[in-house]
Amino acid sequence: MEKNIQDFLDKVSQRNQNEPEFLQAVHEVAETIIPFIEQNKKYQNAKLLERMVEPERVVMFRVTWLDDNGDIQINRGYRIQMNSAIGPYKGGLRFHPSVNISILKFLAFEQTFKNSLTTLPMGGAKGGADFNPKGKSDNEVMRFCQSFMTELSKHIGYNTDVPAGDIGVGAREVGYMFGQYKRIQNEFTGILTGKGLSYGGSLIRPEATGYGNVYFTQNMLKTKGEKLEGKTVVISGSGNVAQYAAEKAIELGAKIVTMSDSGGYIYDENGIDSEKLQFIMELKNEKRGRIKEYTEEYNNANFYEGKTPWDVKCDVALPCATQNELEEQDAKKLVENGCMCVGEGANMPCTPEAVEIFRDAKILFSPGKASNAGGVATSGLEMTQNSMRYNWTAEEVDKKLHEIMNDIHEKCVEYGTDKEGHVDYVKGANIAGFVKVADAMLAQGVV
Ligand SMILES: NC(=O)C1=CN([C@@H]2O[C@H](COP(=O)(O)OP(=O)(O)OC[C@H]3O[C@@H](n4cnc5c(N)ncnc54)[C@H](O)[C@@H]3O)[C@@H](O)[C@H]2O)C=CC1
Ligand SMILES: O=C(O)CCC(=O)C(=O)O
Repeated sequence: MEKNIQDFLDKVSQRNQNEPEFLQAVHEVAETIIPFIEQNKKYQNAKLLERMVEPERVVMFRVTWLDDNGDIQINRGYRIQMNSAIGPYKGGLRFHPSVNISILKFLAFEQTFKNSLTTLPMGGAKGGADFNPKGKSDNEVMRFCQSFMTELSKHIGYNTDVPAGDIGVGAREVGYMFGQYKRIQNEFTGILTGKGLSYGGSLIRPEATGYGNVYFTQNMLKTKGEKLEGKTVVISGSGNVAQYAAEKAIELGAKIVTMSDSGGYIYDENGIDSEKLQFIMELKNEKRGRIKEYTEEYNNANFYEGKTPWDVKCDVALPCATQNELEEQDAKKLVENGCMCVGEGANMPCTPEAVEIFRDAKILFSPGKASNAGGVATSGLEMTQNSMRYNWTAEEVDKKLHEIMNDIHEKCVEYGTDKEGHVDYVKGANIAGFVKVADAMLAQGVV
């Protein structure tokens, strides 16, 4: 590794000890951005990357609530406001027992680059709590969300910071938080995105991350004269992103053979068609059940407990569950089995060692900050519709989403193509995301 990169990473590591996920995300960006800064005079001596790894603000707070037994429960809430150079802070809220400062800082850092890639005016943020919605009643989730928003409302605002969903935060949680914000502030504004359609949500926002990932994957395949139709696709996760990635891929003629949750994965050699996907959506979104139950409904399918689906033979892999879910040996297996394309639907699902395997094998690989940007892009479109007090049709939103994903792909190709014509999407996405934020920071002086 170049000395400058190593020196930079050493300093960041010293200042952020015990934050492995954050350091992992910074490492991947520094490797491509520091050489780019060295080649571009206007970005030198401004300490741009040094500033970008330091959150503008970190808020951490106590969230107390009463469970159904009347017992007091205590959780920890956070909001990381990472960078507001190009617009109000924007990024999701995650409710999961693993949530901590390191995970949220990695997500907020990635979000800054991702939001810039969308071309919309949104800064980067992320937040959440170490609260586990699994196994909680609707009333418990509501009381938690109300307590969480009572504090968060002091730090966000329509022109300051607009949160949304992420793992463990879907339509139900967004609804409860919106209701509490409105009650406290006595104003009806688009303070959250991912809202229900009856109170300011955008059509296609629930679908957008998964659909966008598939549109981006289509674009990557196109560079090799390939298309999704007829391809065997392995998907991890069975939440929002995984469900709609599956829906769009099925519509485009692909065969989906796996989906998963934290308990393991199901393999259906006949393919998960639209009807079976509907079963999964109901199982996950309404019954809040486990993916294992798929095999009780469809007997030909198998469940692999405690396993991830990466040893299943496929043409395309879409990791859509969580960070670091696809490791070095998984990447080797995918390449060995002839997988030609990996489109990250989750944030940082592939470990650095896995990414190295894909890059060395020169298969198509897109980082989440590019291929899953459709979700936040459509959140940006939701903000626009809220400002206009107007709603676009599903076709209009989907068309805009499609155009944005095409533009992001083009930008990655522009900044990531090497002399032999191979596209390094990691490099392309990092540089394209960096340029807009860096230009805005330079223009705004030393802040
Ligand atoms: N919802 C959105 O619009 C966006 C989400 N993302 C990312 O996509 C990923 C999935 O998020 P959503 O689908 O929204 O969340 P979700 O809560 O709807 O689903 C999460 C899925 O991941 C699985 N999962 C969680 N932890 C796991 C673990 N340790 N091992 C295996 N599976 C695990 C869950 O069982 C579930 O299937 C996350 O990385 C998130 O940050 C990225 C961009 C936007
Ligand atoms: O829609 C949003 O504002 C945030 C989406 C998000 O959290 C993400 O892109 O990881």
